[in-house]
Amino acid sequence: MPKEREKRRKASKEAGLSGAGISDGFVKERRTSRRASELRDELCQAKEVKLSEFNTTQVQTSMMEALRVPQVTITPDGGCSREIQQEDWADVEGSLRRKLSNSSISSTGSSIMLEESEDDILSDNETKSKGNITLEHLCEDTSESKPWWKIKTIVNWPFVSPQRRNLSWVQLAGHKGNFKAGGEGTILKKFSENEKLCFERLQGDVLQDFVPGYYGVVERDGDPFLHMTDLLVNFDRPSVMDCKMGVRTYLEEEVVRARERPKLRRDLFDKMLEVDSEAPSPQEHLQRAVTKPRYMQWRETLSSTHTLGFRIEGIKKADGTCHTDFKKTRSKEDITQIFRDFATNNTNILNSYLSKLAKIQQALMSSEFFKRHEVIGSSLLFIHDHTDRAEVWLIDFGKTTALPEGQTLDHSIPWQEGNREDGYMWGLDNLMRTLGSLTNKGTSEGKKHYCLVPMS
Ligand SMILES: O=P(O)(O)O[C@H]1[C@H](O)[C@@H](OP(=O)(O)O)[C@H](OP(=O)(O)O)[C@@H](OP(=O)(O)O)[C@H]1O
Ligand SMILES: Nc1ncnc2c1ncn2[C@@H]1O[C@H](COP(=O)(O)OP(=O)(O)O)[C@@H](O)[C@H]1O
Repeated sequence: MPKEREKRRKASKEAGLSGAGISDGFVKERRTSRRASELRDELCQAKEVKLSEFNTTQVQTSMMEALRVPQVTITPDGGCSREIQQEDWADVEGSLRRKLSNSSISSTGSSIMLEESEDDILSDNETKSKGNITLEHLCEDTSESKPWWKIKTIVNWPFVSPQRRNLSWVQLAGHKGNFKAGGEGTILKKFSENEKLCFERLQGDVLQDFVPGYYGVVERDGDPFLHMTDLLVNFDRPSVMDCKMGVRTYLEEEVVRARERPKLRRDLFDKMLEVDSEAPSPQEHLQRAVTKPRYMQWRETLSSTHTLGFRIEGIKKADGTCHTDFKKTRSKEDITQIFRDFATNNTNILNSYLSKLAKIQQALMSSEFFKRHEVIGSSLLFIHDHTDRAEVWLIDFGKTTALPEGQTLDHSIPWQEGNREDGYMWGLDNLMRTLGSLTNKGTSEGKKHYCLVPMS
Protein backbone atom coordinates (compact mmCIF):
# COMPACT_ATOMS: atom_id res chain seq x y z
CA MET A 1 0.00 0.00 0.00
CA PRO A 2 1.44 3.42 -0.87
CA LYS A 3 2.79 5.26 2.17
CA GLU A 4 0.38 8.13 1.76
CA ARG A 5 -2.57 5.79 1.82
CA GLU A 6 -1.20 3.89 4.80
CA LYS A 7 -0.89 7.20 6.64
CA ARG A 8 -4.46 8.10 5.78
CA ARG A 9 -5.67 4.74 6.96
CA LYS A 10 -3.92 5.15 10.25
CA ALA A 11 -5.36 8.61 10.63
CA SER A 12 -8.84 7.24 10.08
CA LYS A 13 -8.27 4.48 12.55
CA GLU A 14 -7.09 6.89 15.15
CA ALA A 15 -10.14 8.97 14.40
CA GLY A 16 -12.45 6.30 15.66
CA LEU A 17 -12.25 3.09 13.72
CA SER A 18 -12.42 1.22 16.95
CA GLY A 19 -16.04 2.27 16.91
CA ALA A 20 -15.90 3.24 20.55
CA GLY A 21 -19.08 4.91 21.57
CA ILE A 22 -20.94 4.02 18.43
CA SER A 23 -24.01 1.94 18.78
CA ASP A 24 -23.78 -1.55 17.36
CA GLY A 25 -26.18 -2.42 14.65
CA PHE A 26 -26.75 -1.90 11.06
CA VAL A 27 -26.39 1.57 9.83
CA LYS A 28 -27.38 1.77 6.22
CA GLU A 29 -27.91 5.27 5.23
CA ARG A 30 -30.58 5.53 2.61
CA ARG A 31 -30.68 9.22 2.10
CA THR A 32 -29.54 10.29 -1.30
CA SER A 33 -28.38 13.78 -1.99
CA ARG A 34 -30.64 16.21 -3.75
CA ARG A 35 -28.24 16.27 -6.66
CA ALA A 36 -28.27 12.50 -6.90
CA SER A 37 -32.07 12.58 -7.05
CA GLU A 38 -31.99 15.11 -9.83
CA LEU A 39 -29.57 13.01 -11.79
CA ARG A 40 -31.63 9.92 -11.15
CA ASP A 41 -34.69 11.70 -12.45
CA GLU A 42 -32.80 12.59 -15.58
CA LEU A 43 -31.91 8.99 -16.01
CA CYS A 44 -35.42 7.80 -15.42
CA GLN A 45 -36.24 9.56 -18.62
CA ALA A 46 -33.81 7.23 -20.36
CA LYS A 47 -36.48 4.63 -19.69
CA GLU A 48 -35.49 1.49 -17.87
CA VAL A 49 -36.07 -1.66 -19.84
CA LYS A 50 -37.84 -4.20 -17.73
CA LEU A 51 -36.96 -7.72 -18.73
CA SER A 52 -38.98 -10.56 -17.43
CA GLU A 53 -37.76 -14.04 -16.77
CA PHE A 54 -34.32 -14.80 -18.06
CA ASN A 55 -34.68 -18.35 -19.25
CA THR A 56 -32.46 -20.50 -21.40
CA THR A 57 -33.99 -19.59 -24.70
CA GLN A 58 -34.01 -15.93 -23.91
CA VAL A 59 -30.43 -15.65 -22.83
CA GLN A 60 -28.90 -14.42 -26.03
CA THR A 61 -31.73 -12.29 -27.26
CA SER A 62 -32.41 -10.69 -23.93
CA MET A 63 -28.77 -9.80 -23.55
CA MET A 64 -28.89 -8.17 -26.96
CA GLU A 65 -31.99 -6.24 -26.10
CA ALA A 66 -31.04 -5.42 -22.56
CA LEU A 67 -30.84 -1.94 -21.32
CA ARG A 68 -27.85 0.17 -22.11
CA VAL A 69 -27.47 1.32 -18.56
CA PRO A 70 -26.31 4.73 -17.60
CA GLN A 71 -22.69 4.55 -16.59
CA VAL A 72 -20.77 6.69 -14.22
CA THR A 73 -17.43 7.77 -15.52
CA ILE A 74 -14.96 8.91 -12.95
CA THR A 75 -12.51 11.54 -14.06
CA PRO A 76 -9.77 13.15 -12.02
CA ASP A 77 -10.67 16.62 -10.91
CA GLY A 78 -10.52 18.96 -7.97
CA GLY A 79 -12.81 18.06 -5.13
CA CYS A 80 -13.74 18.29 -1.52
CA SER A 81 -13.57 14.94 0.17
CA ARG A 82 -11.33 14.39 3.14
CA GLU A 83 -10.51 11.89 5.81
CA ILE A 84 -12.50 12.05 9.00
CA GLN A 85 -10.56 13.81 11.71
CA GLN A 86 -10.79 13.20 15.42
CA GLU A 87 -12.85 16.34 15.96
CA ASP A 88 -15.37 15.19 13.36
CA TRP A 89 -16.09 11.95 15.05
CA ALA A 90 -18.46 13.32 17.64
CA ASP A 91 -20.62 14.69 14.85
CA VAL A 92 -20.53 11.45 12.95
CA GLU A 93 -21.38 9.53 16.04
CA GLY A 94 -24.26 11.84 16.75
CA SER A 95 -25.63 11.55 13.27
CA LEU A 96 -25.28 7.77 13.31
CA ARG A 97 -27.06 7.60 16.62
CA ARG A 98 -29.85 9.64 15.13
CA LYS A 99 -30.06 7.31 12.14
CA LEU A 100 -30.10 4.28 14.34
CA SER A 101 -32.80 5.62 16.56
CA ASN A 102 -34.81 6.68 13.53
CA SER A 103 -34.74 3.22 12.08
CA SER A 104 -35.01 1.09 15.18
CA ILE A 105 -38.22 -0.65 15.94
CA SER A 106 -39.72 -0.08 19.32
CA SER A 107 -39.82 -3.22 21.38
CA THR A 108 -43.03 -2.30 23.07
CA GLY A 109 -46.39 -3.46 21.89
CA SER A 110 -47.24 -6.34 19.63
CA SER A 111 -49.66 -4.85 17.18
CA ILE A 112 -48.96 -4.97 13.49
CA MET A 113 -47.60 -1.72 12.22
CA LEU A 114 -48.08 -0.29 8.81
CA GLU A 115 -45.85 2.65 8.89
CA GLU A 116 -43.74 4.77 6.73
CA SER A 117 -40.39 3.10 7.02
CA GLU A 118 -37.17 4.73 6.04
CA ASP A 119 -37.53 3.09 2.66
CA ASP A 120 -41.08 4.27 2.18
CA ILE A 121 -39.81 7.78 2.39
CA LEU A 122 -37.67 7.16 -0.64
CA SER A 123 -39.12 7.15 -4.10
CA ASP A 124 -40.13 3.78 -5.51
CA ASN A 125 -37.20 3.90 -7.84
CA GLU A 126 -34.91 4.05 -4.89
CA THR A 127 -35.15 0.39 -4.11
CA LYS A 128 -36.69 -1.24 -7.11
CA SER A 129 -34.45 -0.24 -9.95
CA LYS A 130 -31.54 -2.27 -8.64
CA GLY A 131 -28.79 -2.72 -11.17
CA ASN A 132 -28.85 0.80 -12.44
CA ILE A 133 -25.83 2.80 -11.73
CA THR A 134 -25.70 4.82 -8.55
CA LEU A 135 -25.43 8.44 -9.41
CA GLU A 136 -22.91 10.71 -7.92
CA HIS A 137 -22.97 14.41 -7.60
CA LEU A 138 -20.22 16.76 -8.52
CA CYS A 139 -18.39 18.11 -5.57
CA GLU A 140 -18.84 21.84 -5.81
CA ASP A 141 -16.42 22.91 -3.12
CA THR A 142 -12.99 23.26 -4.66
CA SER A 143 -11.38 24.84 -1.64
CA GLU A 144 -9.56 21.63 -0.76
CA SER A 145 -6.23 21.28 -2.46
CA LYS A 146 -6.35 17.48 -2.64
CA PRO A 147 -7.14 16.13 -6.09
CA TRP A 148 -10.45 14.38 -6.23
CA TRP A 149 -12.73 12.77 -8.75
CA LYS A 150 -15.46 14.19 -10.78
CA ILE A 151 -18.42 12.19 -11.89
CA LYS A 152 -20.14 12.46 -15.19
CA THR A 153 -23.25 10.61 -16.12
CA ILE A 154 -22.95 8.86 -19.41
CA VAL A 155 -26.10 7.28 -20.74
CA ASN A 156 -24.51 5.29 -23.53
CA TRP A 157 -21.86 2.67 -23.20
CA PRO A 158 -19.15 2.19 -24.19
CA PHE A 159 -17.74 5.48 -23.20
CA VAL A 160 -15.56 6.53 -26.07
CA SER A 161 -12.77 8.55 -24.58
CA PRO A 162 -9.85 6.08 -24.53
CA GLN A 163 -8.10 7.57 -21.53
CA ARG A 164 -11.25 7.29 -19.45
CA ARG A 165 -12.81 4.03 -20.45
CA ASN A 166 -11.13 2.00 -17.72
CA LEU A 167 -12.66 4.25 -15.12
CA SER A 168 -16.28 3.59 -15.99
CA TRP A 169 -18.17 2.08 -13.11
CA VAL A 170 -21.32 0.11 -12.67
CA GLN A 171 -23.35 -0.94 -9.66
CA LEU A 172 -25.17 -4.20 -10.22
CA ALA A 173 -27.01 -4.60 -6.96
CA GLY A 174 -27.67 -2.94 -3.65
CA HIS A 175 -29.14 0.38 -2.77
CA LYS A 176 -29.08 3.39 -5.00
CA GLY A 177 -26.96 6.21 -3.77
CA ASN A 178 -24.71 3.89 -1.76
CA PHE A 179 -21.55 4.60 -3.72
CA LYS A 180 -19.48 7.57 -4.63
CA ALA A 181 -16.21 7.93 -6.41
CA GLY A 182 -13.02 7.80 -4.43
CA GLY A 183 -9.59 8.86 -5.64
CA GLU A 184 -6.88 6.70 -7.16
CA GLY A 185 -8.88 3.66 -8.14
CA THR A 186 -11.04 3.67 -5.07
CA ILE A 187 -14.71 4.05 -4.26
CA LEU A 188 -16.69 5.18 -1.24
CA LYS A 189 -19.54 3.14 0.14
CA LYS A 190 -22.09 4.53 2.55
CA PHE A 191 -21.01 3.91 6.08
CA SER A 192 -22.25 0.92 7.96
CA GLU A 193 -20.78 0.25 11.38
CA ASN A 194 -21.20 -3.43 10.77
CA GLU A 195 -19.39 -3.46 7.46
CA LYS A 196 -16.64 -1.29 8.89
CA LEU A 197 -16.06 -3.79 11.68
CA CYS A 198 -15.91 -6.60 9.14
CA PHE A 199 -13.32 -4.80 7.02
CA GLU A 200 -11.23 -4.17 10.12
CA ARG A 201 -11.42 -7.79 11.20
CA LEU A 202 -10.56 -8.96 7.70
CA GLN A 203 -7.22 -7.17 7.84
CA GLY A 204 -4.65 -9.89 8.36
CA ASP A 205 -7.12 -12.72 7.76
CA VAL A 206 -6.46 -15.20 4.93
CA LEU A 207 -9.48 -13.70 3.20
CA GLN A 208 -7.87 -10.28 2.95
CA ASP A 209 -6.61 -10.93 -0.58
CA PHE A 210 -10.11 -11.77 -1.71
CA VAL A 211 -11.90 -8.66 -0.47
CA PRO A 212 -11.53 -5.05 -1.64
CA GLY A 213 -8.64 -3.15 -0.08
CA TYR A 214 -9.95 -1.09 2.83
CA TYR A 215 -8.61 2.38 3.63
CA GLY A 216 -10.78 3.49 6.52
CA VAL A 217 -13.66 5.87 7.02
CA VAL A 218 -13.80 9.18 5.18
CA GLU A 219 -16.27 12.02 5.23
CA ARG A 220 -17.87 13.30 2.09
CA ASP A 221 -20.36 16.14 2.05
CA GLY A 222 -20.92 15.68 5.75
CA ASP A 223 -21.54 11.93 5.63
CA PRO A 224 -19.23 9.07 6.54
CA PHE A 225 -18.17 6.51 3.93
CA LEU A 226 -16.07 3.37 3.81
CA HIS A 227 -13.12 3.90 1.52
CA MET A 228 -12.22 0.83 -0.53
CA THR A 229 -10.60 -0.38 -3.74
CA ASP A 230 -12.60 -0.09 -6.91
CA LEU A 231 -12.33 -3.66 -8.13
CA LEU A 232 -13.11 -2.66 -11.71
CA VAL A 233 -10.22 -0.32 -12.04
CA ASN A 234 -7.62 -2.54 -13.66
CA PHE A 235 -9.96 -4.05 -16.21
CA ASP A 236 -10.67 -2.83 -19.68
CA ARG A 237 -14.42 -2.76 -20.40
CA PRO A 238 -15.05 -5.43 -17.82
CA SER A 239 -17.83 -7.96 -17.73
CA VAL A 240 -19.19 -8.15 -14.20
CA MET A 241 -21.49 -10.54 -12.40
CA ASP A 242 -22.82 -10.28 -8.85
CA CYS A 243 -23.81 -13.56 -7.17
CA LYS A 244 -25.40 -13.31 -3.77
CA MET A 245 -24.22 -16.18 -1.59
CA GLY A 246 -25.97 -18.34 0.98
CA VAL A 247 -29.35 -19.91 1.60
CA ARG A 248 -30.62 -17.04 3.71
CA THR A 249 -30.64 -13.34 2.85
CA TYR A 250 -32.15 -11.86 6.01
CA LEU A 251 -30.95 -11.72 9.57
CA GLU A 252 -32.30 -13.80 12.37
CA GLU A 253 -33.00 -10.61 14.26
CA GLU A 254 -35.27 -9.52 11.41
CA VAL A 255 -37.31 -12.69 11.89
CA VAL A 256 -37.55 -12.08 15.60
CA ARG A 257 -38.60 -8.46 15.09
CA ALA A 258 -41.18 -9.43 12.50
CA ARG A 259 -42.65 -11.93 14.92
CA GLU A 260 -42.67 -9.65 17.92
CA ARG A 261 -43.80 -6.54 16.20
CA PRO A 262 -44.54 -7.11 12.54
CA LYS A 263 -43.78 -4.10 10.44
CA LEU A 264 -45.78 -4.16 7.27
CA ARG A 265 -44.05 -2.72 4.23
CA ARG A 266 -45.91 -1.38 1.28
CA ASP A 267 -42.76 -1.01 -0.83
CA LEU A 268 -41.94 -4.72 -0.53
CA PHE A 269 -45.53 -5.64 -1.36
CA ASP A 270 -45.26 -3.51 -4.49
CA LYS A 271 -42.00 -5.16 -5.48
CA MET A 272 -43.62 -8.54 -5.02
CA LEU A 273 -46.61 -7.56 -7.07
CA GLU A 274 -44.41 -6.34 -9.87
CA VAL A 275 -42.95 -9.81 -10.30
CA ASP A 276 -46.06 -11.87 -9.63
CA SER A 277 -49.48 -10.44 -8.86
CA GLU A 278 -50.50 -13.80 -7.39
CA ALA A 279 -47.61 -14.02 -4.96
CA PRO A 280 -49.21 -12.11 -2.08
CA SER A 281 -51.77 -14.00 -0.03
CA PRO A 282 -55.37 -12.72 0.08
CA GLN A 283 -54.62 -11.13 3.42
CA GLU A 284 -51.50 -9.46 2.10
CA HIS A 285 -53.53 -8.16 -0.82
CA LEU A 286 -56.00 -6.70 1.63
CA GLN A 287 -53.36 -4.99 3.71
CA ARG A 288 -51.30 -4.18 0.63
CA ALA A 289 -48.14 -4.84 2.59
CA VAL A 290 -45.80 -7.64 3.67
CA THR A 291 -43.10 -8.03 6.31
CA LYS A 292 -39.46 -8.02 5.25
CA PRO A 293 -38.73 -11.69 6.11
CA ARG A 294 -41.83 -12.68 4.15
CA TYR A 295 -40.55 -10.74 1.13
CA MET A 296 -37.00 -12.04 1.50
CA GLN A 297 -38.16 -15.65 1.85
CA TRP A 298 -40.34 -15.29 -1.20
CA ARG A 299 -37.34 -13.95 -3.14
CA GLU A 300 -35.25 -16.88 -1.94
CA THR A 301 -37.70 -19.53 -3.07
CA LEU A 302 -38.38 -17.82 -6.36
CA SER A 303 -34.68 -17.73 -7.18
CA SER A 304 -31.91 -20.30 -6.69
CA THR A 305 -31.01 -19.06 -3.20
CA HIS A 306 -33.15 -21.71 -1.60
CA THR A 307 -32.26 -24.61 -3.85
CA LEU A 308 -28.62 -23.88 -4.67
CA GLY A 309 -27.39 -21.53 -1.96
CA PHE A 310 -26.58 -18.66 -4.32
CA ARG A 311 -28.35 -16.50 -6.85
CA ILE A 312 -27.42 -14.20 -9.68
CA GLU A 313 -28.20 -10.58 -8.87
CA GLY A 314 -26.91 -8.77 -11.91
CA ILE A 315 -24.67 -8.91 -14.94
CA LYS A 316 -22.95 -6.29 -17.01
CA LYS A 317 -21.29 -7.41 -20.18
CA ALA A 318 -18.36 -5.90 -22.04
CA ASP A 319 -20.66 -4.27 -24.57
CA GLY A 320 -22.30 -2.34 -21.77
CA THR A 321 -25.56 -4.24 -21.71
CA CYS A 322 -26.78 -4.80 -18.22
CA HIS A 323 -29.32 -7.20 -16.87
CA THR A 324 -30.56 -7.24 -13.32
CA ASP A 325 -33.86 -9.00 -13.36
CA PHE A 326 -32.89 -12.49 -12.29
CA LYS A 327 -35.54 -12.72 -9.62
CA LYS A 328 -37.03 -15.83 -11.20
CA THR A 329 -33.82 -17.50 -12.30
CA ARG A 330 -33.78 -20.71 -10.36
CA SER A 331 -32.93 -23.81 -12.36
CA LYS A 332 -29.39 -25.16 -12.71
CA GLU A 333 -29.86 -25.22 -16.46
CA ASP A 334 -30.73 -21.55 -16.68
CA ILE A 335 -27.90 -20.56 -14.38
CA THR A 336 -25.42 -22.67 -16.34
CA GLN A 337 -26.53 -21.03 -19.56
CA ILE A 338 -26.23 -17.58 -18.04
CA PHE A 339 -22.68 -18.33 -16.89
CA ARG A 340 -21.81 -19.68 -20.32
CA ASP A 341 -23.13 -16.56 -21.95
CA PHE A 342 -21.46 -14.28 -19.40
CA ALA A 343 -18.07 -15.87 -20.07
CA THR A 344 -18.79 -15.98 -23.82
CA ASN A 345 -18.11 -19.71 -23.50
CA ASN A 346 -14.43 -18.86 -23.20
CA THR A 347 -12.71 -21.79 -21.50
CA ASN A 348 -9.78 -19.68 -20.32
CA ILE A 349 -12.13 -17.38 -18.48
CA LEU A 350 -14.22 -20.20 -17.07
CA ASN A 351 -11.11 -22.05 -15.89
CA SER A 352 -9.71 -18.90 -14.31
CA TYR A 353 -12.94 -18.30 -12.47
CA LEU A 354 -13.02 -21.88 -11.30
CA SER A 355 -9.50 -21.85 -9.96
CA LYS A 356 -10.11 -18.50 -8.30
CA LEU A 357 -13.18 -19.97 -6.60
CA ALA A 358 -11.12 -22.95 -5.49
CA LYS A 359 -8.64 -20.56 -3.85
CA ILE A 360 -11.47 -18.70 -2.19
CA GLN A 361 -12.87 -21.99 -0.95
CA GLN A 362 -9.49 -22.92 0.53
CA ALA A 363 -9.16 -19.53 2.16
CA LEU A 364 -12.68 -19.74 3.59
CA MET A 365 -11.90 -23.10 5.11
CA SER A 366 -8.96 -21.74 7.04
CA SER A 367 -10.30 -18.25 7.72
CA GLU A 368 -10.77 -17.30 11.36
CA PHE A 369 -13.07 -14.49 10.22
CA PHE A 370 -15.32 -16.84 8.27
CA LYS A 371 -15.48 -19.35 11.09
CA ARG A 372 -16.70 -16.70 13.51
CA HIS A 373 -19.12 -14.77 11.32
CA GLU A 374 -22.60 -15.31 9.99
CA VAL A 375 -22.32 -14.17 6.37
CA ILE A 376 -25.65 -12.88 5.09
CA GLY A 377 -26.30 -11.02 1.84
CA SER A 378 -22.65 -11.03 0.82
CA SER A 379 -21.80 -11.47 -2.86
CA LEU A 380 -19.08 -12.86 -5.04
CA LEU A 381 -18.21 -10.32 -7.69
CA PHE A 382 -16.93 -11.91 -10.92
CA ILE A 383 -14.96 -9.64 -13.22
CA HIS A 384 -13.20 -10.43 -16.50
CA ASP A 385 -12.25 -8.62 -19.65
CA HIS A 386 -11.04 -9.25 -23.21
CA THR A 387 -7.53 -10.05 -21.99
CA ASP A 388 -9.00 -13.19 -20.40
CA ARG A 389 -8.08 -11.93 -16.96
CA ALA A 390 -10.75 -13.18 -14.59
CA GLU A 391 -11.02 -12.47 -10.87
CA VAL A 392 -13.53 -13.04 -8.11
CA TRP A 393 -13.88 -11.04 -4.89
CA LEU A 394 -16.08 -11.22 -1.82
CA ILE A 395 -18.04 -8.01 -1.34
CA ASP A 396 -20.79 -6.55 0.84
CA PHE A 397 -20.43 -7.25 4.54
CA GLY A 398 -23.31 -5.02 5.59
CA LYS A 399 -25.14 -7.97 7.12
CA THR A 400 -22.16 -10.10 8.13
CA THR A 401 -22.10 -10.36 11.89
CA ALA A 402 -19.79 -11.80 14.50
CA LEU A 403 -20.99 -14.76 16.52
CA PRO A 404 -20.96 -14.79 20.30
CA GLU A 405 -17.55 -15.59 21.78
CA GLY A 406 -16.69 -19.26 21.35
CA GLN A 407 -19.37 -20.02 18.73
CA THR A 408 -18.41 -21.03 15.19
CA LEU A 409 -20.37 -21.88 12.05
CA ASP A 410 -20.09 -24.76 9.64
CA HIS A 411 -21.62 -22.77 6.72
CA SER A 412 -22.95 -26.00 5.17
CA ILE A 413 -25.53 -27.37 7.54
CA PRO A 414 -29.21 -26.41 7.30
CA TRP A 415 -30.39 -23.25 8.90
CA GLN A 416 -32.74 -23.43 11.83
CA GLU A 417 -33.64 -20.31 13.66
CA GLY A 418 -31.06 -19.86 16.37
CA ASN A 419 -28.17 -21.74 14.75
CA ARG A 420 -27.30 -18.77 12.48
CA GLU A 421 -26.07 -21.03 9.68
CA ASP A 422 -25.93 -19.30 6.31
CA GLY A 423 -25.24 -22.09 3.78
CA TYR A 424 -22.38 -20.13 2.23
CA MET A 425 -20.07 -23.11 1.65
CA TRP A 426 -22.85 -25.20 0.23
CA GLY A 427 -23.70 -22.40 -2.16
CA LEU A 428 -20.08 -22.05 -3.16
CA ASP A 429 -19.88 -25.75 -3.82
CA ASN A 430 -22.93 -25.57 -6.08
CA LEU A 431 -21.54 -22.52 -7.82
CA MET A 432 -18.29 -24.34 -8.52
CA ARG A 433 -20.17 -27.32 -9.87
CA THR A 434 -22.11 -25.04 -12.18
CA LEU A 435 -18.91 -23.54 -13.53
CA GLY A 436 -17.22 -26.92 -13.55
CA SER A 437 -19.91 -28.32 -15.79
CA LEU A 438 -18.86 -25.76 -18.39
CA THR A 439 -15.20 -26.70 -18.33
CA ASN A 440 -13.39 -29.96 -18.75
CA LYS A 441 -12.28 -29.67 -15.14
CA GLY A 442 -15.67 -30.74 -13.93
CA THR A 443 -15.91 -30.36 -10.17
CA SER A 444 -12.46 -31.65 -9.32
CA GLU A 445 -11.29 -28.13 -8.45
CA GLY A 446 -13.22 -27.84 -5.27
CA LYS A 447 -13.83 -29.69 -2.06
CA LYS A 448 -17.30 -31.08 -1.73
CA HIS A 449 -19.57 -29.58 0.87
CA TYR A 450 -22.52 -31.74 1.58
CA CYS A 451 -25.95 -30.63 0.62
CA LEU A 452 -28.33 -28.89 2.84
CA VAL A 453 -31.79 -30.17 3.23
CA PRO A 454 -33.84 -27.39 1.65
CA MET A 455 -35.44 -25.26 4.28
CA SER A 456 -39.16 -25.32 4.64
O1 LIG B 1 -33.22 -7.37 -4.12
P1 LIG B 1 -34.57 -6.83 -3.75
O2 LIG B 1 -35.68 -7.71 -4.16
O3 LIG B 1 -34.75 -5.40 -4.18
O4 LIG B 1 -34.64 -6.83 -2.13
C1 LIG B 1 -33.77 -6.02 -1.38
C2 LIG B 1 -32.43 -6.74 -1.15
O5 LIG B 1 -32.64 -8.01 -0.57
C3 LIG B 1 -31.52 -5.93 -0.23
O6 LIG B 1 -30.35 -6.67 0.05
P2 LIG B 1 -28.92 -6.24 -0.59
O7 LIG B 1 -28.59 -4.91 -0.03
O8 LIG B 1 -28.01 -7.32 -0.11
O9 LIG B 1 -29.12 -6.25 -2.07
C4 LIG B 1 -32.23 -5.61 1.09
O10 LIG B 1 -31.40 -4.73 1.82
P3 LIG B 1 -30.76 -5.01 3.23
O11 LIG B 1 -29.32 -5.27 2.93
O12 LIG B 1 -30.98 -3.76 3.98
O13 LIG B 1 -31.43 -6.19 3.87
C5 LIG B 1 -33.54 -4.90 0.83
O14 LIG B 1 -34.15 -4.70 2.08
P4 LIG B 1 -34.60 -3.24 2.52
O15 LIG B 1 -33.41 -2.34 2.34
O16 LIG B 1 -35.01 -3.37 3.96
O17 LIG B 1 -35.74 -2.89 1.59
C6 LIG B 1 -34.47 -5.71 -0.05
O18 LIG B 1 -35.63 -4.97 -0.29
N1 LIG C 1 -15.27 -2.63 -4.31
C1 LIG C 1 -16.05 -2.64 -5.38
N2 LIG C 1 -15.53 -2.46 -6.61
C2 LIG C 1 -16.30 -2.44 -7.72
N3 LIG C 1 -17.64 -2.59 -7.69
C3 LIG C 1 -18.22 -2.75 -6.49
C4 LIG C 1 -17.47 -2.80 -5.28
N4 LIG C 1 -18.33 -2.98 -4.25
C5 LIG C 1 -19.55 -3.04 -4.78
N5 LIG C 1 -19.51 -2.93 -6.12
C6 LIG C 1 -20.67 -2.88 -7.03
O1 LIG C 1 -21.77 -2.38 -6.30
C7 LIG C 1 -22.81 -3.36 -6.24
C8 LIG C 1 -23.47 -3.32 -4.88
O2 LIG C 1 -22.50 -3.54 -3.88
P1 LIG C 1 -22.92 -3.98 -2.43
O3 LIG C 1 -21.71 -3.88 -1.57
O4 LIG C 1 -23.60 -5.30 -2.51
O5 LIG C 1 -23.97 -2.83 -2.04
P2 LIG C 1 -25.20 -2.89 -1.01
O6 LIG C 1 -24.61 -2.99 0.37
O7 LIG C 1 -25.91 -1.61 -1.26
O8 LIG C 1 -26.00 -4.12 -1.34
C9 LIG C 1 -22.15 -4.68 -6.61
O9 LIG C 1 -23.07 -5.52 -7.24
C10 LIG C 1 -21.07 -4.23 -7.57
O10 LIG C 1 -21.59 -4.07 -8.87
